[in-house]
Amino acid sequence: MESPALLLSPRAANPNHPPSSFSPHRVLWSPRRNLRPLGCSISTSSGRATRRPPLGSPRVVSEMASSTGGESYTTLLEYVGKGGADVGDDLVVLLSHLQYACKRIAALVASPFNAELGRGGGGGVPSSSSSSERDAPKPLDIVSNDIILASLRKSGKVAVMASEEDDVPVWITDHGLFVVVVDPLDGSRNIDVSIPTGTIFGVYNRLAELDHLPVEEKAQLNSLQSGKRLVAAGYVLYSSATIFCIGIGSGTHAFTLDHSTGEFVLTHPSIQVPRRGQIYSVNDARYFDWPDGLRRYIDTVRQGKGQFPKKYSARYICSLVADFHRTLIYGGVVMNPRDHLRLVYEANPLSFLVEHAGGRGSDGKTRILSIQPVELHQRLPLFLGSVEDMHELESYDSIQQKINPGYDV
Ligand SMILES: O=P(O)(O)OC[C@H]1O[C@](O)(COP(=O)(O)O)[C@@H](O)[C@@H]1O
Repeated sequence: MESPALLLSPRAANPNHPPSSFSPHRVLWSPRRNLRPLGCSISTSSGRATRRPPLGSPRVVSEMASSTGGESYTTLLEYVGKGGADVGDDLVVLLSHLQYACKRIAALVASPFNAELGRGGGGGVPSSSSSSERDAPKPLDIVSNDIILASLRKSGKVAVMASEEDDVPVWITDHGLFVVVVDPLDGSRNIDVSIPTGTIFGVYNRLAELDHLPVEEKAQLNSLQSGKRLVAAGYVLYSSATIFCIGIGSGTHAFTLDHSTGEFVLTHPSIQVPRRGQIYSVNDARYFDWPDGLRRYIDTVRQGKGQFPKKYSARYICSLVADFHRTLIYGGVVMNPRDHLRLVYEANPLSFLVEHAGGRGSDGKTRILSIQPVELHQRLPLFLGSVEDMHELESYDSIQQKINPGYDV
C-alpha cells in the first residue's frame, strides 16, 4: 500500500533557514536506500510539487514523492544511524527504545480507556482541592515513567535514569554508557481536557571516573552534569500530531509520527528558530506578581513599541512542550518567570535544542547551559526563544519573578 511521504527542505520547513548546502547529515533515503540530498526536488505524477497543509510553519511547502519513484522518506533511526548523522550504534539503540516508549505513551494519552488514569483515578479533581493535591503526580505520569524506565532498561545502554517523577535516580546497569534525564509527561495537569502534553529528555555520557563510588552517589553525580555536556536532548509532543524533536549536536530536527507505518518521519530538518518572532508566551494572569522589568517588557511589545515595531501576540497553552514547540517554529519567547520549571529535566534539554536551532535559553540573567545543577529537582525561572527577542527581554533589568506563592490553577 502506498503511503505518501513528506519531503521538506530546510528552507521549506523554515523560510529563515539559509539556502541548503549538502551535508552528510542532510540526506534522504528511499526505502531502497537511494541517497538523495534533502532539498532536491521530487516531482509528482503531475510534474508539479504538491502543496500540503502546513506542518508547524505557515509557509511550509512539502513535496510528495513521485508515484513512479515510490515513497521517499527518512525515519528517525535512519537519520541518526550509519549513513546519516551516525551518532554511534549505542546511542541509536538507546533512541530506538526511547522512541518506542514514546509511541506507547502517545497511544496511552489518546486512549479513551485511560480517562480515569488522567484524572488520577479519582474521577476528576474537586474544585476545592489544594494546589499540592492538584500538583500531585497523576497515574499517567507514573505509567509514562514506568514505560520509559522499562524501555531504557531493555536497551542495555543506560547506566542511570533520573526522572522528574522520582526522588532519586534509578541505577540500571554498570555497563550502560549513558545517563538519561527525563520528564516523562509534562503538562499532565491539563490532560483531562486533552491539552497537548510532552516528554522531555536529555542524554549524557556516563562519567567513568565516578565508577568507583557507591551506587547512590554515582547515580546522583552522573545525573547532575552540566547541560553543556549533553550529547543529545529532545522532546516528544503528544498533540494533533506526535512530534519527536531531537538535537544530536548537529542541529535540531523534528520527526512526525506516521500512524500508517508507526515510524517517526523527518519533517522539520535543521530547524532554525527565527531571529525575531512576534509572539510572547507566558501565564499573564500572574502580571501583578511580576517584577517591574517583566511588566514593562510585556507592556512594550504588546503595544508594538519595542525594538520590533509590530504589536506582539500572546499564546499560552500552559504545557511547556507545546509552548516550546510553537516558539521553536514560529519564533518569539516562551517563559515561566517564577522558580517552577526544573533545570535538569526541562530547562537544560530545551535550552540545548533552542541553542542548536540558533536561539537562546536563559534564567533571565544567565545562560541555562552554563548553570551547574546542584540539586536534581532544582527549579528556576526559564526564558527560551528567538535570539533577538531574548536579548531585548534580558535587557530589562528585573524579569525573574521572586513571588512564588504556588497557584491553584
Ligand atoms: O502554572 P504556570 O506557572 O503557568 O506553569 C505552567 C507550566 O508548568 C508545567 O505544567 C510543568 O509543571 P510540572 O512540572 O509541575 O508538571 C508546564 O507544562 C507549564 O508550562
